[in-house]
Amino acid sequence: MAQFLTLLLRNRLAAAGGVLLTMVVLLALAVPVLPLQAPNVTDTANRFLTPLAEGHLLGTDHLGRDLLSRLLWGTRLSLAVGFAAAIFAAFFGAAIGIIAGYFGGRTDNLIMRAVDMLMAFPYILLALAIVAALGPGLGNALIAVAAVNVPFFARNIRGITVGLAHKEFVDAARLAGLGHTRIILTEILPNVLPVIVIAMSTTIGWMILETAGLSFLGLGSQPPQADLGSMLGEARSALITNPHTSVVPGAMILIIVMGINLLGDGVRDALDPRLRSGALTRPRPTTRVDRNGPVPEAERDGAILSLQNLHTQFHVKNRVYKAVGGVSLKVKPGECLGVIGESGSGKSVTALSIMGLVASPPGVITGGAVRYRGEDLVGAPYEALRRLRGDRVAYIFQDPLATLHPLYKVGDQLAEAIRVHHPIPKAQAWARAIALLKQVRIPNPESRAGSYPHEMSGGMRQRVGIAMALANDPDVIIADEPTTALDVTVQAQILSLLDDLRRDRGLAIVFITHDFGVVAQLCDRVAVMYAGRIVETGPTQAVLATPAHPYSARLIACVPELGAGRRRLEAIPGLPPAVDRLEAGCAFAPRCLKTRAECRAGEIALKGPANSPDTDREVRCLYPETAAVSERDMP
Ligand SMILES: Nc1ncnc2c1ncn2[C@@H]1O[C@H](COP(=O)(O)OP(=O)(O)OP(=O)(O)O)[C@@H](O)[C@H]1O
Repeated sequence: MAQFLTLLLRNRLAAAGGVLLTMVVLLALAVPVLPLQAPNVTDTANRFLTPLAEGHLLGTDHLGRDLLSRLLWGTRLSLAVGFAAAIFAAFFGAAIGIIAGYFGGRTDNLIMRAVDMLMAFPYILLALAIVAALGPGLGNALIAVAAVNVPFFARNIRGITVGLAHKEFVDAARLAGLGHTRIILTEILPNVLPVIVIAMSTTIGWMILETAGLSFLGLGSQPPQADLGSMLGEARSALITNPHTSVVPGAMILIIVMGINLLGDGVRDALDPRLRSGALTRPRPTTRVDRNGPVPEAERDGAILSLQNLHTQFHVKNRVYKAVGGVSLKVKPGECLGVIGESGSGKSVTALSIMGLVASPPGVITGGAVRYRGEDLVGAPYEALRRLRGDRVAYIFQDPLATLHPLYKVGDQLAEAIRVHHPIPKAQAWARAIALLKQVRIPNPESRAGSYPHEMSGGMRQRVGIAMALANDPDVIIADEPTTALDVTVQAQILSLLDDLRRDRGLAIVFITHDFGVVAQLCDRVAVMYAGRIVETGPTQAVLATPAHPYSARLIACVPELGAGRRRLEAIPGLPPAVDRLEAGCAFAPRCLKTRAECRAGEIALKGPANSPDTDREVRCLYPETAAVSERDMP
C-alpha cells in the first residue's frame, strides 16, 4: 500500500487530480455543517443576482435560490450517485464476467450473448428506456447508469478471467479439491481486483457525467432537489442572459471529472508497473542507442564477435538500472564462451544487447560497441540487424513456450525462419525443418513437424528452439540457458551436437548458464558476471580449478559434486546488489569475506592476477585468491 501511494504521488498529474478530488469530496462531506443558506428556498425578488452579490457569493438562480448552497448540495448528490453507480456496475459487471470466464462453455455463451444484446443499444437510449420504465428520479437514474455500464465491466473482467481460469495455480487449486466459490474468491478475484479498480477509477467520471446528462434531461433529480445536471438543465434558458447560472455547475462538473480522470490514470499506472516502465508500449525494433563516450576502436584479434565496454541500462521514470555496466567479451570462430553468474547478474541483457533486442523503452545502450566481423552493430540500421538476426547470429532463448507461436505448427515456424532469409520453395523448407528436428533428436520428426507447441513437452519445445537457431547455419549462436528444461541424457546429446557443430563448422557459441557442469563440458573459456560486470574471465579449466575472484570461488564452492561424499555446501550469504543503487568500488564487497576499505573506493580494473604469467586470465579484484596463481604455477 505504501509503495502504491509513493508511486501515485510521484505522478504529478495524478497527485494534482487527487488533491482536486479530495478537496471537492471533503467540501461535499462538510456541506451539512457549513453555514450555507437553504438550497431550495426561493426569493423571486432576488432572481439572477450576479456572483459576489451581497449574501450570495456565487449569485442566485432564476428562482432567487443561493447558487453556492445549491452547488455544494448538488455536488454532494452527484458524487454520491456517480460513486454508487460505479460500485454497482463494477460489482455486478465483475461478478458476471468472472462467472462467464471461469465456467466457460454454455454459461459463458448465454451470459455474453445477453451482454452483447445490452451493448447493441446506444447507451443513452438504453438509459432513457430504463428510466422511462422505472419512472424519473435520482434513484432510477442511478440504476440506469449502473445498468448501462455493467456490460463494460463484464466484458473486461471476463477476458481476464478466461486467461486465468486454466492457469497452473488455478488447476492446482482445483486438484487440491477446492470448490468453485473458494477458487473464485481466493485464486481468481485477487488477480482481477486491480483490473476492477483500474476500470472503476477510469469510469467514475464518465458515470457522473451520464447521471448529470439524465438530470439535465429532467429524468434524474426532480425539482426542487439540486444535482449538477439538473442545475445545468434549469440554467439552460438563461444561458445567454445569465451565463453564471450554467458556468457554476459546469465548472464543478469539469473539476470533478478532470480530478477523477487524472487520479484514475495515476491509479492505473501505479497498479501496473509494466505500464510505468513502458514495457507495455510497443517496443522499437532495435534497442535505443544513446552512447555517451567514444566508440571503442576495432581490434584485430580474430574474434568473430566482440563486445567492447558495453553498457546497457533501463530507464524507468527517474530510475536508472545499470543492468550491463561495461562488459567486454570476445569469441572466435569454433570457440565456446561460457557466461556464468547468479540470477540478475545481467547475462541475458548482455546477450540481448548484441543484436539490439533489449526492449526500448525502457532499455538503452549507453556505451561501448558490439562488433560482428569487425562491424559495430550498436546503432546499426534496423535492416542490417534484421539480416543478421536468426541468419548469421542466432539465439536460443530461455523460455521456448514464450518464443514459439502457439497457433502455428512447429514445422511451419521452422520453415518460416528459413524462408525469411533464404527464399526457397515451401516443400524444401519443410523438408529442412524435418531434418533440423531430427538433428536435435526429436523422435519421429516427420509427424512432430505437424505438432503445435502445446502438444510437445517442455524439453521438446526447447529442442525446437535449438533447431530454429540452427536453421540457417549461423556463424554465432547465443544460447541463453538452452538446456535447463532437458533431462541429462538429452542435454548431453544437445551439448555434443553443439560441440560437433563448432568443431566441424567453426560455429562460435556464447553459452549463458548457471550450470558449471555444462560450462566444464562445452566451453573453452568462461566469463563470470556479477552486478552487470565481468569479474573474472579465463580458460574454463583454469577458472574452475583455481578461481581468482572471491565471487567465482564461492560460486564454485556452492556446486554439489556427484560422488564427492558428504561435504558442507557453502551458500553465499546476502543478495546481489540492486543495479539501480550500485555503490562505488567492488559490487561484491558487501558479501565478500576479504573486503578492505580500498575495495569500496573507486573503480577496480579487470586485469591479469598479480604475479601470474597467464595473460589469458583476468580478474576484477584487488585481493584475488592466491591459489589461482600458486596452483597453476605448480608443475
Ligand atoms: N525491464 C527492466 N526494467 C528494469 N530492470 C530490468 C529490466 N529487465 C531486466 N532488468 C534488470 O537487469 C538486471 C539483469 O537482468 P538479466 O535478465 O540480464 O539477468 P540474468 O543474469 O540473465 O538472470 P537469470 O539468470 O535469472 O536469467 C536485473 O537486475 C534485472 O532486474
